[in-house]
Parts: sequence; structure tokens; C-alpha cells
Amino acid sequence: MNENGVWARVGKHRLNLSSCASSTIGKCLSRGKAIVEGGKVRVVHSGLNTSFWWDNWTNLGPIWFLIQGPFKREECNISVAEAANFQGGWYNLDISFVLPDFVMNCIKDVPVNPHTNQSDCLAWKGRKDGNFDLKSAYTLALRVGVETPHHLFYFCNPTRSVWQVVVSKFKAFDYSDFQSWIKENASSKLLSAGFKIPHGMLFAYIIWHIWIARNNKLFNDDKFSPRSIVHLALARAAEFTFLTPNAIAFKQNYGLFIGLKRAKELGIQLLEVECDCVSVVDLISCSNLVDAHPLAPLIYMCRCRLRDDSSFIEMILCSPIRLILVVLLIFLVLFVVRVILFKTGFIYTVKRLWRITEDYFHVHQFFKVPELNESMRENQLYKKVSLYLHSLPSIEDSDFTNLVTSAGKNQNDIVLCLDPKQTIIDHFLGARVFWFQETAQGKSESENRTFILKIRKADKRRILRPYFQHIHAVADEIEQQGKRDLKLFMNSGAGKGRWRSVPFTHPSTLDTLAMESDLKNKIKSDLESFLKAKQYYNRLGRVWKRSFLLYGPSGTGKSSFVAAMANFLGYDVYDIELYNLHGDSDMRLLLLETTPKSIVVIEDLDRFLMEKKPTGVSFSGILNFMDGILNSCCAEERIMVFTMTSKDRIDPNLLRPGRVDVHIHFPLCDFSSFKTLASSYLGVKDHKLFSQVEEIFQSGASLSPAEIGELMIANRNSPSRAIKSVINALQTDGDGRGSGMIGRRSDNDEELDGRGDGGSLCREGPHTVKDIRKLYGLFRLRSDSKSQSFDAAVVDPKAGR
Ligand SMILES: Nc1ncnc2c1ncn2[C@@H]1O[C@H](COP(=O)(O)OP(=O)(O)OP(=O)(O)O)[C@@H](O)[C@H]1O
Repeated sequence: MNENGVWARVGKHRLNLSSCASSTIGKCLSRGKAIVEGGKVRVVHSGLNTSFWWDNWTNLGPIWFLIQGPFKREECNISVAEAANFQGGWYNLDISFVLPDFVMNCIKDVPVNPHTNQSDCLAWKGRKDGNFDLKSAYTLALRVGVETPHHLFYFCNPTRSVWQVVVSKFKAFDYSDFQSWIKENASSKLLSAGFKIPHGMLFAYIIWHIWIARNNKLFNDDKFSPRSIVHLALARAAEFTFLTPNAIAFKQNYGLFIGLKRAKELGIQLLEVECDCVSVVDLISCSNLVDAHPLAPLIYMCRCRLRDDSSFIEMILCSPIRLILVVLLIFLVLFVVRVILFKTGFIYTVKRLWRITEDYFHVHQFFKVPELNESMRENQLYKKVSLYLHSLPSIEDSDFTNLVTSAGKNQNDIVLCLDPKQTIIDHFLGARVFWFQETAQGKSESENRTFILKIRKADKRRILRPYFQHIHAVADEIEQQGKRDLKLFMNSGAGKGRWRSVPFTHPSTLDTLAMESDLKNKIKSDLESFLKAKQYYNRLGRVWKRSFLLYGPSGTGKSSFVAAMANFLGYDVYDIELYNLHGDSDMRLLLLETTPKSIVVIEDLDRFLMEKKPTGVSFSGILNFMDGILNSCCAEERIMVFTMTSKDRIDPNLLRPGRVDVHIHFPLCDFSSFKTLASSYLGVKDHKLFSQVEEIFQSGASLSPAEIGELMIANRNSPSRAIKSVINALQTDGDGRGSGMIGRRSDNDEELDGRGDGGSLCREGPHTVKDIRKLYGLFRLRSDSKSQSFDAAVVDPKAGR
């Protein structure tokens, strides 16, 4: 064959081991050629067709390669037979070149028989019969002699390092019984912790990959890497385990997931996925995969890996600044959502719609609580419900609420008030109830107000009774805490037998009244005892009420005392104007309409009784009003007050015990009252002019507290001037008063009352008592200021105990 021919060149190129372009077959042939060359030997029989120098007939390789130096050209191609001197045997080697001893020794070991007809031939040294076979060639290639399975799969150094990687998973190697070591490990059904692969499966794949890696090292000069052997075995085992026919999709997905994970770890940008099952790809690209799909979590994980979401999060979390930015972004989004939800009232509207829908499917019952009962008296339940509802916090949440300033003492307070259009929702014992107010059309609001309770029929039986008990308790508590504003009821200007009320805000207290301190203390303790005396009165069979007669000249503080009592007790005041009554029945009706915890007042009773004008109210009507049978039908815990300028000309029947329990005298001012007034009006407890004032009082001069009070108010900027003006008034106008009976107002009083120069009160500077008298229009007589003022002990010694 032409060595320069195309095929010869291609063959050479292909068989060149160093060439990267060599094919696998070429490499194998080349490698195989070397092995075959190394294993072939020349069997010399006659020695005629064996080259002495070039053939390997001594087991040392061609002798030519073992010598150095020139030798004769004619001896270059001699055969073994020619070189040997058969006559003389090997000892007479017929060549001119002297061979080394070790070569000579080997030559002598080769038996040559020149007499035989058998020609020389090639033989394979791996077998005794000289014939070639793969097994012996393989053994020769390994240069290790006979290779045992123990050595191959366990003892050989690279293999041992494989088992060291997975040593904990398998049974320790058994030197005596290799087969049972293989068997036991290969049949192990234990599952690996991470991949849930049976150990036996993994073992088999490790053995298999050791074999492959070893062959690759021998025949391809590949690197033997224990770790990659284990990884490959693991991957194959996982693949095999999960690719069982009963759950192909799951197994393939799992395999894919592991592959993606591995690819990510290695930083691979592009990954080509080959799988046997199209459904795997379909599942991953399926846009409407339901969450309930058994493979959903796995698919999402794969998608995640493909989209690299996790790396995005990792990337973000790695950087602190980015982390802060992300947190801020989340907060911003939450804030915007919150603003949108709350500003638009979306949540509120949804809740409300839900409640309306819910209520729509329930049967409700309605209960009315009218303001007036059938006898047209105030319904106490209405009052309590009103107090209760106004105390509910839900009144603020209502859609419709009236905002008004407080009618009570603190008029700057803004109070929430129910509106007829308003519905208040209240919760009690897990039930929801609704309250709203109704006003009958065509009638005045105050006459026809009604609270309506709407309650689910299902809840009614369970909560109605306890709910009203709860309302009672809360309303009573509010009243006791004094949260309730006091009211002043009047029968003036109203319809027949009807009360009209206004907030009672009189500032007078028992402390601000100029009164003997002993008397004041007695009155206080009497009132306190009365408050606690409910059972005592019941035991006696008496109505729990107490009557006071306040008598004394005009301007001595009777009305102020009533106000102070109301404030002290926390009672409403019912002020009866007798002239507005049309008859006794009218009077009785009014009495019936009074409520507990109230003071019923009739002022200037003496004047009314002395009056010659015909009125509807008779004397007996007044007697019955004060202590008749009707009183037992009225509200308890009541105080009745009657004021007079003098009781001297009054029928004693009217003042008998029971009708009047306590008589309190309100005298003109004495020095001690003056000092009290000076202290409260001028802020002066002592003054150099006090001795002079005392002297004048001792000489019998006197003025009413109202008169002195006005002088002090008018001169309040200068205490000295105020006291001087009082002295002056006492000397000029008050002198000689107080002796004899206290006179009543004359008919002309009305003309002087508060008119004319009444404006002079506002004037700063000294005022004469004439100005004051013009205001009060009184003829005053001297009064014995030292007389016994408090007659209660005589009248009703046990009252209030
Ligand atoms: N004892 C007192 N202490 C303090 N202030 C008094 C006293 N008496 C009267 N005043 C003052 O005089 C004014 C009139 O008092 P008040 O109306 O209570 O007297 P009154 O006895 O009821 O008079 P009238 O019989 O004319 O109604 C009030 O502004 C009150 O502040």
C-alpha cells in the first residue's frame, strides 16, 4: 500500500494518539495495538524465519534496541538460524558483535531446533496455548496480573476513596465474604434522608460507576474522581427510583428539580433538559395549574428555579441597603392600601351592607318606651333609657348625631344628642339591639317622644329582661355619680297641669350662704340623715318626705337656700306658682307628676294665703297638697319647701308637724353674717372698720344680706369703701329696723321692683341703701336676729335619724 495515499494518511492521522482529532475507535485501535504488541512473542522452532535483531524472540524485545555501537552491514538481516552455530550450539554464536551477558543468557534460554520442519511463529504470551484472547489482553493491559473483584471494587486505592465518601450509608466491608457484602448492601431498602432513594439502589449504581470510571481511566486516561462517581450514582439512582411507571410525572419532575438545583449550584446559565415524558414540560408551562394539583408544589419549585425568583430574593436579602429599601417598599404599599381602605370607608360600607343583609333575614320585635305613661306622667323608664343611651359610646359612631352645648353647669361642654333619624346599636350578652327615637307627627316634640327598641325575636326571650335590668342599673349609677344635670321644673306658661323644665344651674351652695355656722351644720346633718332614712320612714309608715318652712324678711336668702339644698342633695327642683293653677285638682296633678329625688317649692305662701284675689286653689287644697293622702301616691324621697316672710299670721293647722317638719328663720344680717359676706364678697376676713360695724349692729341697726351683698358687689374693688358704704347705710337706712314684725311687700312694691334706677347697680362707686331699697322695694322692720332659727328638733325630733 502506498504510504502517501489518501487512506494511509487518514489512517495515520486517526491513529495518532496525541492528536486531538483522533476518534474514539482510532484511540482504541492505537491503544489495542500497543497492548497486542506488548503481548505477542516469537516462538522459535527452526529459527529460519525469525530476524535475529528485529523480532522479539527472547522476551526482551528486539535485540537491536538492547545494544549500542556499529556492527557489520551483512549481519543486519540475519535470521536466528544463521546466527546460531547449530553445530556448536548457542555457545558459538556466529556474529561479529559481542552481546552483553544478560542478553546472551536470555538467548541461551530459547531452545532452537534446526532439524525440525516447523517454522517459527507468533504466540500470545497471555495464554499457555499462545492463542490471543481479550481477557488475557486486558490483564496484560492492567499490568497487575490477575485482578480480583475484591481488589477492583474495594481495595484498589481510588475505589476505596469512593467508599469513604459514602461510608456511613453501607454495611462495612466483609473480607471473608465479598459476595454477601455485595448482596446485603444491594438489597438494603433503607431510604436516604435527602433524596429518599433506597440504599440498595445507590449501592448498585456506585458499583456500576466505579467500573465505568475505572475503565475510563485505563482506556481513556480520564481522571478518576470519587466524588463525581458518588454524585453520578446518586443522580442515576434517583432517576431510576423516581422513574417507576406508577408515578412517572412526579419522578420526572423531581429529577428536573434536582437537575435545576444542581445547575444553579454550578452557575450554569443555560440548561438543556431531556425528559421522556412530555407531560412534565406541559405541567411546567401550564398556565392554569390548580393549587390542588398533587404536583403543584413541585411544579412551583421548578418554575421558581427557572424564573430564578429565589435568587432574586437571595440577592435582595444579601444587601442590607436593598433589604431596607424592600422593607420600606412593603410599608409604603401597606400604608397606601390602608389609606385607600379607610379613607374611602370601604370597610365600613362592606360591614354595613353585611349587617343590613344579615338583619334582613331575621324577624325583629319592636318595643316602645314612651316619654309619658297612660296617666300622662313622666315615664321613669324613658328617663332611664335616655340616660343610658346618652352614655353609650356607640352614639358617637352613629350616622346622625346632634351636637349641642351642655344644658348643665358647664356650658362649654359639647354633648352628643340623639336625633330622631338616628339608630343606636347596642350589644348585650352577645345580641345586637337597635334603638331609635320616634316623634308623632303633628304634635309637639316634647309631648310625643318615644324610644323604640328593635330586637331579634330569637334574642328576645333570652335578653329582654336582663337588658332592662342592666339599663336600670347603669342609669342609677349615672345618677348616683352626679352625672345627671339637675332640672328646674315650673308650671308657669305651660298647659294645664303640666311641668316645663329648664336646666338648673343655680350656683348657690350651703357654704356660700351667710348663716350661723351651727345652724348650717344642723341643716347639713339633717339633710344627710334624711337621705339615709328610707327604711326608717317605711318602718314608721310615713311617706319618705321632709317639709321645710323658710321664713324671714325679703332678701335674707330663702330662695338661695333652696338652690343650695338642691345642689347639696342633687335633687331636681319643682317650683309651683300657685297663681297659675286653675284648681285643687290641677295642683294634685302637678304633685303626682313630680319625680323622686326632688324638692317641691312654694314661695311666698303667706302672701298667697293673705291675698284677697279669688284663685282656683283653696286653703284645704293647700293643706292636702302639703300632707294629704295624695302624698303617699307620689314619688318618694321628696323635700317640700314653703317660704314666707312671716309665719305669725298663718293658720297653725298649716304649720302642724307633718305638714312642716323644720322651721328655719332667715333673719336680717347680724355682725357674724356680715363678716361671712365680707369674706366671700370682698375677700376680707378682718378690717380696721369691723369694730365700727360691730358697734352699729349692736346698736340695733340692720340690713338684709341682699342689701349688704349688693353694696359690697358695687364696691368690690375697694373693701374699705365697701365697708364704709355698709356703715353709712346701716347708720342712715338700717337704723331702727328689725324691731317688731317684719312687714310684707306693699302693692306698690311691684312698681319699685328692679325698675327705675335699677341700672345703678352696674355703676362703680358708692351706693346708698336707697338705691338698693328701690331695687327690692321693701319696707323692712327690725328683726330679732338672735331668735332661734332652726325649729326642727321641736317639730320632729326623730326625723332623719
Ligand atoms: N344669707 C345670705 N347669704 C348670702 N347671700 C345672701 C343671703 N341672703 C341673701 N343673699 C343674697 O341676696 C340675694 C337675694 O336673696 P334671696 O332671693 O335668696 O332672698 P329671699 O329671702 O328669697 O328673698 P325674697 O323673699 O324676696 O324672695 C341673692 O342674690 C343672695 O345671693
